[in-house]
Amino acid sequence: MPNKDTPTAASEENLLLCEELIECGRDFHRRGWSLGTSSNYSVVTEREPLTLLMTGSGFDKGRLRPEQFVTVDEKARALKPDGLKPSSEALLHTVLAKHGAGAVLHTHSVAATVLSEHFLKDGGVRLSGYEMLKGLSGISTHESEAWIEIYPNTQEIASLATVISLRLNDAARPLRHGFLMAGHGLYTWGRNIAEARRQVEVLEFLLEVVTQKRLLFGSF
Ligand SMILES: CSCCC(=O)C(=O)COP(=O)(O)O
Ligand SMILES: [Zn+2]
Repeated sequence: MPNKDTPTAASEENLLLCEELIECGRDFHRRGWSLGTSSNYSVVTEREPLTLLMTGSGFDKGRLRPEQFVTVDEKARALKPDGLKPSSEALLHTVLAKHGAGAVLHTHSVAATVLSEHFLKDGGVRLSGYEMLKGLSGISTHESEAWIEIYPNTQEIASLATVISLRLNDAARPLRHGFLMAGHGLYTWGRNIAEARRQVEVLEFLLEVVTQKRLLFGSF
């Protein structure tokens, strides 16, 4: 719990959301998906005007504290507390939130890092035929596939956010489930933290399956 004199972005009602994201960080760190200061997490706290509670930049995601969260507006500008820098990838969170995500989780697993680098030339990685696909929102049979797009890694997050926004608006081929940044990691989202967390677990599992399969059987 924050000391009563410590400025925090979390009101009483947001403190529970902070605790949920802190638990995600602890779990993802333990599983090797959020090591070092990698990853960032957010949850929408208001729709009008759009407001998100988000991890501040550069914190150890395995040992987050409530005072390390910052509220941001729709342009990813910090609202409070004063002086706390939002995640360097905040614009990816706000663009996903504007398109309806209630929570966004970003991880840096070894599988996501390796596969995204390898499959960048193909533009994405296909996950098909697995029972675990049914854990992804909107999928009800293993006879399905999820195409997880891969974008080149960049420090120009605003430009990538524009690309992601266009893809989310593409009615013919909407971006679903998540996307990868090459040599970097996975972004996924859900209506709330629990759904986004489930998406992380399922996608990280499936990326691990593809990695193991390639290790064992080559290019199968
Ligand atoms: C060693 S992590 C490099 C930055 C990054 O990719 C990340 O996910 C964490 O950045 P943040 O500013 O959100 O702490
Ligand atoms: Zn990252």
